[in-house]
Amino acid sequence: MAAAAFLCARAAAPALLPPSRGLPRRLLLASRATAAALSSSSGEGGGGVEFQGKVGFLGLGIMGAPMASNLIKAGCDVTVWNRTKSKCDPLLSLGAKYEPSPAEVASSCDVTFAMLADPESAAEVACGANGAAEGLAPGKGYVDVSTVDGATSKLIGERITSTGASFLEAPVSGSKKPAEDGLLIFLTAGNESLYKRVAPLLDVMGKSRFYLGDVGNGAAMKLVVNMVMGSMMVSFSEGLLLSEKVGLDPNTLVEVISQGAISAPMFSLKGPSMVKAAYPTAFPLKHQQKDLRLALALAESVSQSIPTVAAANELYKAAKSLGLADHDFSAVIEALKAKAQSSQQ
Ligand SMILES: NC(=O)C1=CN([C@@H]2O[C@H](COP(=O)(O)OP(=O)(O)OC[C@H]3O[C@@H](n4cnc5c(N)ncnc54)[C@H](OP(=O)(O)O)[C@@H]3O)[C@@H](O)[C@H]2O)C=CC1
Ligand SMILES: O=CC(=O)O
Repeated sequence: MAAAAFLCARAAAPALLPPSRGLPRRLLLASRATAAALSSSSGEGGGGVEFQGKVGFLGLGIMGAPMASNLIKAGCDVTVWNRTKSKCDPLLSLGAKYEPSPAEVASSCDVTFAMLADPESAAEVACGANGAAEGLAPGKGYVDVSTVDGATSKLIGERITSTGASFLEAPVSGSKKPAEDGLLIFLTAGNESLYKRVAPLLDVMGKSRFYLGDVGNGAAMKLVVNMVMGSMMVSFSEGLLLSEKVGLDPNTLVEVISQGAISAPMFSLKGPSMVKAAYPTAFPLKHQQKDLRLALALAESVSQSIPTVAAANELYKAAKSLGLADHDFSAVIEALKAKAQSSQQ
């Protein structure tokens, strides 16, 4: 298939491309500005960021749908597939094409992204029957942006590269809103040429990208970040409940925290709805618990003790058993409430 040039133009999507701020200076971390400079120094840019070829996108859940949508809005030629076909419809309305299997998407596209729920689904979609690997060939690329463990990523990478195609793992930090706003942080590892080739696409979907070397390093970085996040959410939940119990207004606690050294967008964003016991799903609780489970295994592989994470994991498991798996992960506070109630009885 002849590779067509599609302009993912800054002018076409200014809202997706705010300037990067406060990024650490380090080797192989590229901001949007750097990416633009690289693109225009190759003589291809003309003020925009160009990607040569067709883009596939597998997995259109909370994260995949807005990421694919941003690629389409930026002018890319995107072909989508999702297990539940109806989730493709909004993307098709925006101009995406559809193929009935991951293999057919991969064979009709130059680069295919995958955003799946967990290690099992990521491996199935890449390596299973009618999986992406069956449609890959030399010259093509596969970028897995799902959060999985390093072993799964290596397994997927080996299957992909056995076809002659290139593999990049690129899990993202940032939730539903950053995905919608094109402000994700990509934690990439694997084939560096593919990393450079897809950089203009990563810059449409994200605000920064780190290249971390061998496959497994991106997965490990993502798990470490998310284990910190999961523990922070439990600690915050404990604070909200304790403040209320001692007669303070938990809304005031949210405000106090927001002004001090431990302020975090997560607390300000989720605190007010947690106080109202509302948990609109941005990051499903089941995925946070999956990440803690994988982080615990990662820690065990190097004999590192992470007792706070182990305790947090138990609470997320308890929340799942209360039927909260598909709620936002901030619903973990309900497991603490249930614990308090049962200890009163
Ligand atoms: N939500 C968030 O804030 C963030 C999530 N992540 C990570 O990104 C990944 C996706 O998350 P998110 O979009 O929230 O999750 P969702 O649960 O919304 O979407 C999961 C996707 O995986 C697909 N899927 C699940 N099982 C299978 C299977 N067996 N075969 C084929 N497809 C399958 C689903 O298809 P179907 O529609 O048919 O169910 C859906 O497209 C996860 O790894 C998560 O940890 C990373 C950063 C932030
Ligand atoms: O994985 C979740 C996130 O918010 O990042």
